[in-house]
Amino acid sequence: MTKTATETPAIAEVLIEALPYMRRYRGTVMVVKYGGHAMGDENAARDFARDVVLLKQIGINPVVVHGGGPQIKAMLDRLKIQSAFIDGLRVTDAATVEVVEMVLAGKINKEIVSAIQSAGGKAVGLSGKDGMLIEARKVSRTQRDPDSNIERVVDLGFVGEPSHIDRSILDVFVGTDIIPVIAPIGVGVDGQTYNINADTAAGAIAGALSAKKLLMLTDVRGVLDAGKNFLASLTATEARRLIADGTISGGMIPKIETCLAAVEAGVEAAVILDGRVPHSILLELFTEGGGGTQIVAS
Ligand SMILES: Nc1ncnc2c1ncn2[C@@H]1O[C@H](COP(=O)(O)OP(=O)(O)O)[C@@H](O)[C@H]1O
Ligand SMILES: CC(=O)N[C@@H](CCC(=O)OP(=O)(O)O)C(=O)O
Repeated sequence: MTKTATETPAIAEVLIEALPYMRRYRGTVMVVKYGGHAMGDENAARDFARDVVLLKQIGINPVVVHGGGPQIKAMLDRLKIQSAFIDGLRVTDAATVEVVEMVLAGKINKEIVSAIQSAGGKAVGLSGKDGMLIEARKVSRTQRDPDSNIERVVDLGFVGEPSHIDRSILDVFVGTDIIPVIAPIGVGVDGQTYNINADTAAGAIAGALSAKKLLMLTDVRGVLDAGKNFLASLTATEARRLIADGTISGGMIPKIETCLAAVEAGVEAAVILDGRVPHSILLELFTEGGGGTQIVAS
């Protein structure tokens, strides 16, 4: 059926809605954290790659930082290496850090590079070791013993946190057609390899690059309250309350802490969104309602 002159095709409306956002974001850096849970589905992975390529095509500079928690678990299971988490961080001994580096910097990093290239883009995979992009130090955590109420230091092994990001390694790609894809492996000043939570790495990179936005792609619609209702925005105070009462738990804790730190470091907005939704990045950036939970400093 032919359209009348007064009928605006839906596709044109979508493009018109996107136009002011495209103009606003042109030339900026967007850090996209691609979580291991979000990358499970083949179609979603292809859509993710297309979205990232589209951003680059319209003059935005996407920087991808990926996780791979479930994929690390699968490999550790195959190798019969036990693994435990404390506050969303994998306790990482010498054998585990070797597997973590192989899975993240090897298999997953190259899969994402290939997916971006299959979608028509050009990508370069890096780990935080390359060019000393992510200098890391050992994380130290304390835990209160519920019986004695005594606080103890917990040794997480080779779990690191970024102590310095060398942004010059990433500045090289700004304004070029190359999309950097970063595995969250850090290196200590003594050369030690560290396993860094991918959210933490993405936040540190977003802060160092003064990114316009930090997008955290995961496998839930966003942050949910105690009644499982979706929260469109979340302040630091509310987040702390929900963490303290156990509503926010596991891997969501470092995700939110990262978003808060990034916003405090000058990133304009940090958003937790559902990477399983087709084209979630485009919907978040170029439509009125966005889609995920925006974390707000307060
Ligand atoms: N309040 C909450 N709202 C939403 N998700 C939560 C909440 N508390 C804990 N989670 C959990 O956090 C998970 C996301 O973190 P994580 O498993 O580390 O994902 P990723 O691999 O994408 O980084 C969700 O799948 C969910 O099970
Ligand atoms: C210290 C620590 O926990 N590191 C993570 C690194 C991968 C990651 O963060 O992956 P997701 O984003 O998919 O959760 C791990 O070993 O699982």
